[in-house]
Amino acid sequence: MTETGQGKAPGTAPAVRVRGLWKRFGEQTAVAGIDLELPAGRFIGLVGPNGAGKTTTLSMVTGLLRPDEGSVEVAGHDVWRDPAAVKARIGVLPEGLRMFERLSGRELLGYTGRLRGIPGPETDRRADRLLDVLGLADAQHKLVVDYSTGMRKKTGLAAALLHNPEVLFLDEPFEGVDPVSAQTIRAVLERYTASGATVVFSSHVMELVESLCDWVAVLAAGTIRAHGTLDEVRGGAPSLQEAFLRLVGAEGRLDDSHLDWLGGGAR
Ligand SMILES: Nc1ncnc2c1ncn2[C@@H]1O[C@H](COP(=O)(O)OP(=O)(O)OP(=O)(O)O)[C@@H](O)[C@H]1O
Repeated sequence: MTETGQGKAPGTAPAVRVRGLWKRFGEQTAVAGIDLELPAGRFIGLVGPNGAGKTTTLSMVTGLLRPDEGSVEVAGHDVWRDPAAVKARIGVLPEGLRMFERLSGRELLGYTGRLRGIPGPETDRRADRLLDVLGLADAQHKLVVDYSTGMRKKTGLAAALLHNPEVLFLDEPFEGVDPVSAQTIRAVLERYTASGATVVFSSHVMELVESLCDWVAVLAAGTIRAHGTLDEVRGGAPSLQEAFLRLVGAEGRLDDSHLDWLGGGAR
C-alpha cells in the first residue's frame, strides 16, 4: 500500500491502456489512432519530433483533453468514465504549467495537499521533505511569480508528487532546468520508480531518455512507430538517437546544398 492508502500493484495491470485514440484540430490530425499499453513500475519515455502529438496524447491520457475517439485507462480506471479515481492516482506536470503566482512555493504545496485531502500535518511533513530534496527550502517563502523556470518545474514536480501517485506524467520535465537541478529531479524520480510507481515523461532529448528510461514509445505524425524496452526499440542501432531518426524517417534530412549561403563569409 502507498502512504495515501491506494493499492499499488505493479505488474498486475498496465499503468496506461490506450485504445483507438484520435484527436483532430480542424484539418490537423494530432493523434491518429493510437493503441498502446504502458507497463506499470517502469520509467517510460514518450519521444517524438516537434508536433508528433506527445502533448496531445498526454493531455488525453491525463483527462485534460477529451479524445475524438478511443478510450484511456490509467491504473485500471477509465479516464473519462471514472475521472475521480484516475485523478486520485496520478500526478501531472503539464507543459506550460500554470500556477497560482501570488502564493509562495510553500503555500502552493499546502493548498495542493488540502485539495488532495491530505491531513495538514502530513502535508507539512511531505512538503518539508520535497522542498528540501529539490533544493527549494531557501526559496519556499518567495512568491511563485518570482521563481525561475527551473524552480517552477521543481515546485510543479513537488506538487505532482505530494499525494504519492501511482503514475506520474511529466511533459518535458527537464526543459529549462540546470544540470544540478536535473540531477536532483532524476534522483527523485529514480527513487520513486524503485518503489514500484510509474513515470511517463515526454522528451526530445534522446540521451536523457536512454540514460533514464527502461521502456520507450516513439511517436511520429500522431502514430506509434515503436514501443518496448530500450533494447527492443534500439534494435541493432548503436544509440536511441540513431534508432529514433530511422523510425521517424528523418535520416539525412539536411541537404547541405540548401544552406550553401550560410557561413563562410559570403553575404
Ligand atoms: N489546440 C490546438 N489547436 C490546433 N492544433 C493543435 C493544437 N494542439 C496541438 N495541435 C497540433 O497538433 C499537432 C501535435 O501537437 P503536439 O503539441 O501534441 O505535439 P508535440 O509532440 O507535443 O510537439 P512538441 O515536441 O513540439 O511540443 C501539431 O501539428 C500541433 O500544431
